[in-house]
Amino acid sequence: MNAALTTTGAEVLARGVTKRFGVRGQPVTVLDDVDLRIAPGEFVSVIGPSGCGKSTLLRIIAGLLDADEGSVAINGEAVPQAIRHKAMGLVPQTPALLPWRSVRDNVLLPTQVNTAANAGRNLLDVDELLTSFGLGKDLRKYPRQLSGGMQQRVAIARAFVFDPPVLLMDEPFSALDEITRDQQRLGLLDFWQSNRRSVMFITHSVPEAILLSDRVVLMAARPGRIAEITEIDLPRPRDESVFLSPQFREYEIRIREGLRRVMKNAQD
Ligand SMILES: Nc1ncnc2c1ncn2[C@@H]1O[C@H](COP(=O)(O)OP(=O)(O)OP(=O)(O)O)[C@@H](O)[C@H]1O
Repeated sequence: MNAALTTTGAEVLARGVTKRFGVRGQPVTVLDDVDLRIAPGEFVSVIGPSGCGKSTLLRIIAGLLDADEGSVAINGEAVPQAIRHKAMGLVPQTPALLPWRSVRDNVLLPTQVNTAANAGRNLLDVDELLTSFGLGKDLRKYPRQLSGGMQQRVAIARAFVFDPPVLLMDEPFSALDEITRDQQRLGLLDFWQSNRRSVMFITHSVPEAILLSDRVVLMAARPGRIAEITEIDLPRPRDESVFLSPQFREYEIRIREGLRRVMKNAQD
């Protein structure tokens, strides 16, 4: 498949993003002058030690937090406008489904708020979408009737339903066991490869980042900043066979070394 033909992502451009939090009355710089560009249809993973500011950066891009300095634009639009136009879908670490709504109704929810922004856009067919996530038989079930992995798939489907050009995912598989996690990441890879959007994906897993990404951004801590960026030049479409390629192993070694370096520097 020529993935470029189906690309309809938007550019995400963060410039000079700086964020401070007050800790015991003292401002602590959590992000320092961070520049990040995600090209339309690009899958970018962000990896880095705990507390280096990955979620803070994602939350600023999502409009859940304001930066103290710098700017974020989504296809040239400021974040509040991009939100109004439903340009971004967010997948949190935990599924956060409404327990009183069925699977189908949870996924429909984003289409039922701010309906003006739905005008003229391609709302994905919920039943088809859930079927493509392996949940075709579970449309009428309630979250309590699903496993953790199934609930997280519902949360991902919910972010895709209004077909946003940008997807922001904050460790979406971190709460899952390893086997379920493997299935979920391959499912996401498949879905994304046939439906390419711009993705910012936070993870602590080096293999997951390499499998999924066009680029892996390594952040360093205190203050949070971008330490290095690795282009993942593995052919697409990819599947689990990439784990066996010598090139994959080289990327893994390089990124793990980078992680060790930034962790060591933080201790010095
Ligand atoms: N609302 C807040 N008030 C004060 N400090 C905060 C707040 N939110 C985050 N922090 C601090 O900012 C730093 C970065 O947090 P953040 O959650 O962005 O890191 P992270 O890289 O996503 O970490 P992890 O990998 O553990 O999820 C941490 O030191 C955290 O304690």
